Amino acid sequence: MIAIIGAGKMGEALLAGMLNTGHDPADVLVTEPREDHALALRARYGVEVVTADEAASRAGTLILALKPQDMVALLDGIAPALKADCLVVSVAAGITTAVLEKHLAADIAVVRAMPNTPALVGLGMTAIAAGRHASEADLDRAESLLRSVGEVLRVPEAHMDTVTALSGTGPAYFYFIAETMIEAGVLMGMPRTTAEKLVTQTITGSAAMLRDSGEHPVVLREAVSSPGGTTAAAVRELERHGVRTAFTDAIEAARNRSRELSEG
Ligand SMILES: NC(=O)C1=CN([C@@H]2O[C@H](COP(=O)(O)OP(=O)(O)OC[C@H]3O[C@@H](n4cnc5c(N)ncnc54)[C@H](O)[C@@H]3O)[C@@H](O)[C@H]2O)C=CC1
Ligand SMILES: O=C(O)[C@@H]1CCC=N1
Repeated sequence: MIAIIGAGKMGEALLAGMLNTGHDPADVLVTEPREDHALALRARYGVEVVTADEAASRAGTLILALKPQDMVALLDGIAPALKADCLVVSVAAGITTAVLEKHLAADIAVVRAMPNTPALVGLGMTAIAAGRHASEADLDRAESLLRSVGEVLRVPEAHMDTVTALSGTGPAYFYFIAETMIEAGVLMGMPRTTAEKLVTQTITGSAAMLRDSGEHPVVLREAVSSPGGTTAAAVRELERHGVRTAFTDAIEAARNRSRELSEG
């Protein structure tokens, strides 16, 4: 039995992704304190909604998808109910395996995971790192569960805050760029629906080329840049406005915030 505690944006994306790829709703429990949302989840996915204690006592695999700030109180609450052989997978930004082990049980198997919301459409990117008592078999179990919603990479836990800044937070950077490009089209008088179509397909096609061509992004960008042309003019403006530095600083700020979240 798999239980998900906290079915907000990320927990629901994992739930929907898992069910879309063949998991049986009868094998999934959900804990969600917002009553109306809990009812909607039951109606939408056919899963059983239970208390956190019940989820902990019945789950073979427990996925924790509540906010980092709510995590310690939840861990302390469920610790006595948890099965000794339960695998605990936390997707919370910044919460280390040491914190999970300290508040659950010293010898519990925990895996720290960082997914992203494209899990909802089966194109998620998740990185995982093992706690002190998670065996290779536990990592395999976490990986096969998360592979149902996209790709999975194993990383040393020391990289998890950077993972959070790159792939966990990453979809927001692309939505920010998409939003900005659409508004620029509208500013220049284009109908919004036309701008949305042009931008969405451009981002989708560019992402597919990046994934499938094996080329470095600089090479792909050079192929768009005709001598004396429009792309070179646009890129000069991006550099003049420090967009490269702004992105680097933004990613570093996300990494630093992830580190802070483990401090409570
Ligand atoms: N949103 C994203 O793109 C990603 C989020 N995460 C992580 O996922 C976790 C959840 O983030 P979001 O889904 O964005 O937040 P959210 O606020 O949408 O979801 C949190 C959910 O937890 C529920 N909750 C609160 N207290 C609870 C409790 N005591 N027991 C059970 N459920 C409780 C809330 O009602 C809510 O539905 C965070 O730890 C975040 O770091 C990780 C990767 C990506
Ligand atoms: O914004 C956040 O804190 C979460 C973690 C990664 C993406 N969203």
